[in-house]
Amino acid sequence: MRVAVVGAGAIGLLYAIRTQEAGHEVTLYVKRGQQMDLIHNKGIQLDDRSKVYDIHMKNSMDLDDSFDLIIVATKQTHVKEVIEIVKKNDISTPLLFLQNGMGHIDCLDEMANSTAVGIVEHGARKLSDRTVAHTGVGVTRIAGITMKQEDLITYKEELDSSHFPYKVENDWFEVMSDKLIINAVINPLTSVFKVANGEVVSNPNLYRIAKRLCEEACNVLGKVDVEYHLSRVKKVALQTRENHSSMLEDIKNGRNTEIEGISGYLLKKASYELPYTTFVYEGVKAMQQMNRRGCE
Ligand SMILES: NC(=O)C1=CN([C@@H]2O[C@H](COP(=O)(O)OP(=O)(O)OC[C@H]3O[C@@H](n4cnc5c(N)ncnc54)[C@H](OP(=O)(O)O)[C@@H]3O)[C@@H](O)[C@H]2O)C=CC1
Ligand SMILES: CC(C)(CO)C(=O)C(=O)O
Repeated sequence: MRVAVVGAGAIGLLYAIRTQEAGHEVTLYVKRGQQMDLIHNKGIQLDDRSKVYDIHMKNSMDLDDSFDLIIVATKQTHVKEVIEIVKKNDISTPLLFLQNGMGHIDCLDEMANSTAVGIVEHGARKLSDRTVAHTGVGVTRIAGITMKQEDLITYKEELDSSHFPYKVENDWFEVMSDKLIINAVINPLTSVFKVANGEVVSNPNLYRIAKRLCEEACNVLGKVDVEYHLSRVKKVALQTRENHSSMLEDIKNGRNTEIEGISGYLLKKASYELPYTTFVYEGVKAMQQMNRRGCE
């Protein structure tokens, strides 16, 4: 297949490498000229010592219709930008979106293209503009928004490998909302208190807040078994105990976070007060604002 990967951050670099390894012709679309030159000259790598992959590169403004699949690997905050390019360049290729959170789903439903979401259970940390560490091997669960089940199965068969597996899911809401609960607890809590993921479980006071956040998220999403979801939060926090969540990484690096698509989504969806979610939402927004002020 001819596959375009839009966004050369942690996930974009990882998916570009694994997709090329699976035998596909990959083009990586980036935004910054400096990154384009670096990758053009030195290729991309999983870490500094491993194999170097040469990869076709283009500017994302020049995205075109010559692919079998476009994988969108930007943060949720940049999805609208990519959708604008797809519309402007009259692209009808099917699209797979890999973002955490749910803020982008409404936009996908409205597109003329066939669209699917991917829930990424891998861990990836960007080491430089051309290198990424694959910090945790997991599954990519793909589910159709408007994409037909038979097309999802074809993509799974093409992209799947033993060390980079894909799984087709029947219900996008079920899998995305399960992941959303995890992100709605761990990401803002670790960001507000500036702690590693494990602290959410090992610190009894933070764990009590985590429980409340989990209850609120489950109520909004219509998930009855709160204990089950809390146990999943606990498992992920312990599995990634040494890591900083992507939201905390964004705060530390002065970037905007995905808070709108995570806690913001829950607050918009709820028709009643969510005190704990409101607190962490406002806390993360305040930190973003302070970061911006620091740059002025
Ligand atoms: N990293 C992880 O382990 C996991 C990440 N995810 C999700 O995957 C998504 C991507 O995360 P991650 O890779 O970590 O994020 P990064 O911030 O590392 O990468 C995002 C990349 O998108 C690029 N980008 C933004 N706008 C455009 C555009 N218009 N055209 C081309 N490129 C663009 C950015 O470029 P620039 O640098 O120039 O701004 C950046 O390189 C997020 O939604 C995240 O929540 C899910 C599970 C695990
Ligand atoms: C699962 C978790 C919380 C791992 O850090 C994550 O998805 C993130 O940081 O965005």
